[in-house]
Amino acid sequence: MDGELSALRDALYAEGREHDAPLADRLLRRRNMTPAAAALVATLIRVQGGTAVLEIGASNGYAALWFAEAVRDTGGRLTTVDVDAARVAEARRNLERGGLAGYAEVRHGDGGAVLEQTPAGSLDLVVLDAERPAYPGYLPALRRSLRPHGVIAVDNAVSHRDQVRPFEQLLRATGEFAVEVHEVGDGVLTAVR
Ligand SMILES: C[S@@+](CC[C@H](N)C(=O)[O-])C[C@H]1O[C@@H](n2cnc3c(N)ncnc32)[C@H](O)[C@@H]1O
Repeated sequence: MDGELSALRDALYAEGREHDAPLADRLLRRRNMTPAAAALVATLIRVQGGTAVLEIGASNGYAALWFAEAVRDTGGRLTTVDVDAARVAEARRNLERGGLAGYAEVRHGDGGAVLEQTPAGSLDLVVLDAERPAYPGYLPALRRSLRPHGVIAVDNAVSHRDQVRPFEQLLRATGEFAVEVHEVGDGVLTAVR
C-alpha cells in the first residue's frame, strides 16, 4: 500500500473524528466510514475485480480514497455522489491530494437520481452511505443497474440496525441476493447478487 496515501487517510479520519465530536447535528458531521469498514469494501472490490463502483454519500471523500485506490488497481473507476456542494469540493480536493483524482468522479447531486441514470447491468458494486430511510426506494434502480454477481454494501448496518432493517428485509424478499451483516466498524451489510 502507498505510504503517503495511507498517512493521508489516517490524518483525514482522525481530523474527521475531531471535527464531528462536538457537533450535535449529525448532518453537519462528516460521518466517515470506519477504516475497517472502508477496507472491507475495498477488499470486496479487489476480490471481485470490480471496475464500475458507485458510492452514494461521498462526504469529504475519506472512504472514496479507499475505493478509488481499489479501482485504480482493478483498472476501473469510482463514481461518488453527494448532495452537499461543499463536501463535493472537499472530496475532489482530497482525491487530488491522494493522487487518485484520475480514478474517481465526484458528482454533485442526488444519489438516487444518479442510480436512475446508470445503464442497466453496468455496476459491479454500490456503496450506500447516505440517508438510510431512502435506501428501500433505491432498490428497483439497484436491481436494474447491478450486474450479475454485483454487490451492494451498506454501512451502519449494526450501529443503526433498525434503520437498515427495512432495506435488508426487502433485499432478502427478492430472493436474488445473499445477504450478510458483518460486525466490522459500524457494521457492513453486504448483498451479493
Ligand atoms: C455518512 S456521510 C458519508 C461518509 C462517506 N461515505 C465517508 O465514509 O467518508 C453521508 C453523506 O451523504 C450525503 N447525502 C445525503 N443524502 C444524499 C443523497 N440523496 N445523495 C447523495 N448524497 C447524499 C450527505 O451530504 C453526507 O455527506
